[in-house]
Formats: sequence, C-alpha cells, structure tokens
Amino acid sequence: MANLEARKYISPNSGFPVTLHPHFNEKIKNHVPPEPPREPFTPPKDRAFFADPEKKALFSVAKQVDLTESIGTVLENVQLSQLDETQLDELALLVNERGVVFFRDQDLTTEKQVELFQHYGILDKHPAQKFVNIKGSREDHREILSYTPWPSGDFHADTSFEINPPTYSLLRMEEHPEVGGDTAWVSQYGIYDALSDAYKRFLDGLHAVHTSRLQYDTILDLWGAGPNRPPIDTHHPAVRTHPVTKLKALNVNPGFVTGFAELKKLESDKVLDFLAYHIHSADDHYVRWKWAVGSVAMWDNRCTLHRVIPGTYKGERRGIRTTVFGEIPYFDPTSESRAERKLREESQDDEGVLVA
Ligand SMILES: O=C(O)CCC(=O)C(=O)O
Ligand SMILES: [Fe+2]
Repeated sequence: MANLEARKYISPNSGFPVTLHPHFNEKIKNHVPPEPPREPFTPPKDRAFFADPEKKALFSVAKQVDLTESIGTVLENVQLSQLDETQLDELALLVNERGVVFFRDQDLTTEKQVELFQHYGILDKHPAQKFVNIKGSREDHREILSYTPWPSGDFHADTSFEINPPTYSLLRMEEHPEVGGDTAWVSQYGIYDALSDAYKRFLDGLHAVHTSRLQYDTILDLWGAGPNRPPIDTHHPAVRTHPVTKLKALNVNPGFVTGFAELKKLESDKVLDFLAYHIHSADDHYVRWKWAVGSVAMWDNRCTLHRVIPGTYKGERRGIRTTVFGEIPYFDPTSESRAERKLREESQDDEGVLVA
C-alpha cells in the first residue's frame, strides 16, 4: 500500500475518491504481463476419486470433530506431514464433503507443503503473485470498495475466473496475531439449498461472468507488483455439479462475479445484490476459524467461499497458500442438491426399516 496517495483521484462530481480508468492510468496501460493467458486443459484425475468412502486409513489416526452441521471439520491427532498417499486421498474426499478441514500445531514447512500439495494436481502460480501466496490482509471489503473496483475483502472462491479454476487450497499460518484475522467459509452446497425452488430453477441454467480485471487493475494501481497474466473474463455455470460428490453448488461469489451472461444489466445487478446478501447472511452454512501459528486449513473452492474477517489486529499475519487447478466447471441438470440427497437417503432408510 506504499503508493496509496498516488492513486487517489477525487471525483469533481461526487467528491468521492475514484480509480483512474485503465486507459488513462499509466501503470495499468503500460503493464505487459510476462506470461500468456492459460489455455483450457484436462487436469489429472481428482485424488478424491481414489478414496475409500469410509476413509478408514485416515480415521485410523485422526479424530473428526465437526464444527457445524453444514461445513467445517477439525482433524485432531494428526500431522499432515506424516500422511501417506491413501490418507491424503481420503482427506481430499473429506474436504469435498465438509468444504473445509482444519488442523492445529502442524510441523509442515513450505517445502513439504508444496510437495504434499503436488499430490493433488498442478500447482497454480497465482496470476498476480509468486509460486506460493503470502497473505496479510487487513482489508475491509466495505472500506476498500470506496477506492477500488475490486472487493478484495469479500467472499470468493480462489481465482474463480480461471478457465480451470482451483479445486483445493491449503493455507498455513506462519505468523499470526493473538486476536483478529479470522477467516470465514460458507458452504455453496448449503447456500444453494437455502434458496426457494423457484429461484433454484432460475439460477440453474445461468452462467456467471467471473472476471480478474478488477483484481488486475487494483493490483497494478495500488499494490505495485505486476500481474503475471493478462486479465480474463470467464463464463461458468451459476450452479455447478461437483464432480466427486455429484452435488449441486452455487457458483457465484461477490469477489469475482460481475454479472450473468443471459441477463440484462439491471436484472443481473439485482440478482448479484440478492446473492451477496444471501451469502453474507448464511449463518447456518458458515464457519469461522480462529488461527494460531501452525494452524492449517484445506478447502474445496468448488463448494465453498471464504474471506478474511476485517479488523485492525496488532502484529504480523503471514500465511502460505498452495492451490491446484481443477476441471472446467460443468452443470448436470440431473444432479441433486445436498438436501435432496439427504431426503432421498432418509426415505430409502425408512423403506429399509419397513422391509426389515
Ligand atoms: O488470509 C486468509 O485468511 C485467506 C486469504 C485468502 O483469501 C486466500 O488465501 O485465499
Ligand atoms: Fe482466497
């Protein structure tokens, strides 16, 4: 934020600070990204497909403590650095099902974290940063909206604008304040189920426009470090089918989605407004995690959103994030939602009881 002053431009009409249009902003206009855009590709098969559904190898050592009904599990008695490939596959499946899985007091180093995460696929070199991400966010999405177009402190799925957006992310805290800097996740399975049937049917066929443009401009304008790849707009299904669980998940996030391809602008804005409200008020599909040095979270970007809770904490906050590219999102209209599956399974159980 060193050059915060340099980008301040007060609108003569409103009196509010505004970001210069890219065309007139020398830093944005003159930036030549060192890498070309990424081409679509077929990633290696998701490791969760190889897992024993009962996860016996993982649960032979780890104790599962669920934090809420909908999302979030702590695994106790386990060091990630000690897990073998079978257990890592089972962990992937658990992350697909629970959205985010947490660990305390881990002895992982950055080197080991990178090695471990390569088991899950091809590591994303973030379009804006180096090989792994260093995080230290104090941003309030409400505050930052007043001077940049990118709501960087808001709920998002990591780099959801990619053609092959990430499956898994793992964040490990190396430095952390005693209080503040918590991260929150919401379940996109749960958020979808919380909609009315009519609204679900409306969203089912739509495509959300995910963009990196606002992030791209903001990084160049405010942060100085140049994005590695050109900005991209990608249309992804507004509701996607999770390839492993086969469940429907909402695939819209306020951090990167700017509209819907099939809607008119005003319609689109209202739907986005409503969904932002829906996501922010989802306390039954929400989990908030208090970090400490050595804590780790691994999440599935296909069925969760997350954001750092804003605040003015004391001291440093530094984490290392590794992320792998996933499949191109798709929507299968015959797939079921999590609540529908639960109902179906319960009715099957009831029939089982009757037959017995
Ligand atoms: O710093 C955090 O808690 C999360 C930041 C974030 O969005 C990420 O690492 O993907
Ligand atoms: Fe993130």
